[in-house]
Amino acid sequence: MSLGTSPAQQIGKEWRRILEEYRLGHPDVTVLDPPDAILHLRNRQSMLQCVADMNLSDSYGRVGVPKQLVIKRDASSIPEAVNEAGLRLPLVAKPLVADGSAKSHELSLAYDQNSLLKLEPPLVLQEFVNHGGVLFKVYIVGEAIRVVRRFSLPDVSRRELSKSAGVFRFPRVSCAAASADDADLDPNIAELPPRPLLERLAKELRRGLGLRLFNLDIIREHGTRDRFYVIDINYFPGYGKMPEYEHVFTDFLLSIMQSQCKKRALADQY
Ligand SMILES: Nc1ncnc2c1ncn2[C@@H]1O[C@H](COP(=O)(O)OP(=O)(O)OP(=O)(O)O)[C@@H](O)[C@H]1O
Ligand SMILES: O=P(O)(O)O[C@H]1[C@H](OP(=O)(O)O)[C@@H](OP(=O)(O)O)[C@@H](O)[C@@H](O)[C@@H]1OP(=O)(O)O
Ligand SMILES: [Mg+2]
Ligand SMILES: [Mg+2]
Repeated sequence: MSLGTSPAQQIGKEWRRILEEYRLGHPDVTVLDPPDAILHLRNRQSMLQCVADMNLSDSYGRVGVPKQLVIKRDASSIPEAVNEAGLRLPLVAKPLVADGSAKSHELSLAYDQNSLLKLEPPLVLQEFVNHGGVLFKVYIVGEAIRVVRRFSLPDVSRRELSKSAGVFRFPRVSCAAASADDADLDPNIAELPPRPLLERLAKELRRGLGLRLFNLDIIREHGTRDRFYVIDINYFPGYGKMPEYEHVFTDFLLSIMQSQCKKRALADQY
């Protein structure tokens, strides 16, 4: 075992080595998504880097990531680091590792500087962006895109912020949240992000992440029409909740088979 790697990391390495060996020995087998690319989404900093670098902005809107800061060392460094980075409260504190464990979903909201000392690094501190309590789950299956609304955390008003202090754990929201698709919502909040913007974002993400099976949580900044933020990306999420899941997935697998057949037919010609 090399220094500094946990048994779990060792198993991960071993698993990737076996997969790679198998892939090289079976050129006809299709790897849907490479393990190294999947690993990229298991860290909440690298997860969003691709969106931050994309700087996507066009006539349909702008897509960015909330201002965020990675804290790896002890909590005593947090207030000064937050000040230096110019992050505005409230802040969402998320475990740096997003490995699907219950712990990786233990998020909290910090309302004041002093409370930041109670946090447990390693973590990512992300500015909380008011978004009207509704988020958009964008499911990607190859070229297919499906969007659903989910209830999210409510906005934090300046008045509430001025009167509040402390760090508050909040329960899992996005995957557990009830669908907001049929709720009676303010159209300015509920209006889905423009389809062309999502198509472009999905295309750039597939290329940038090197993945075909993931979803993203995207929010619209409250009070704007076209300022969007990606706050989370999940590999192979709960597709069972995606509209038309069966058809979308079947079509995806068929399209892969067809492209493999075409490649083989071309290879046989030469
Ligand atoms: N920067 C932010 N601004 C506003 N709300 C946020 C922000 N980050 C997270 N949230 C809220 O917290 C919820 C959980 O955050 P996030 O999706 O990052 O956690 P997760 O554990 O990865 O969730 P999932 O179950 O979707 O994987 C979001 O769905 C949203 O409601
Ligand atoms: O199963 P669920 O429907 O809750 O799916 C959730 C999935 O749980 P799983 O572990 O069962 O796949 C989560 O995976 P981990 O981060 O925990 O690995 C994560 O991807 C959520 O975003 C999914 O919720 P969705 O984004 O689709 O709403
Ligand atoms: Mg999420
Ligand atoms: Mg997530």
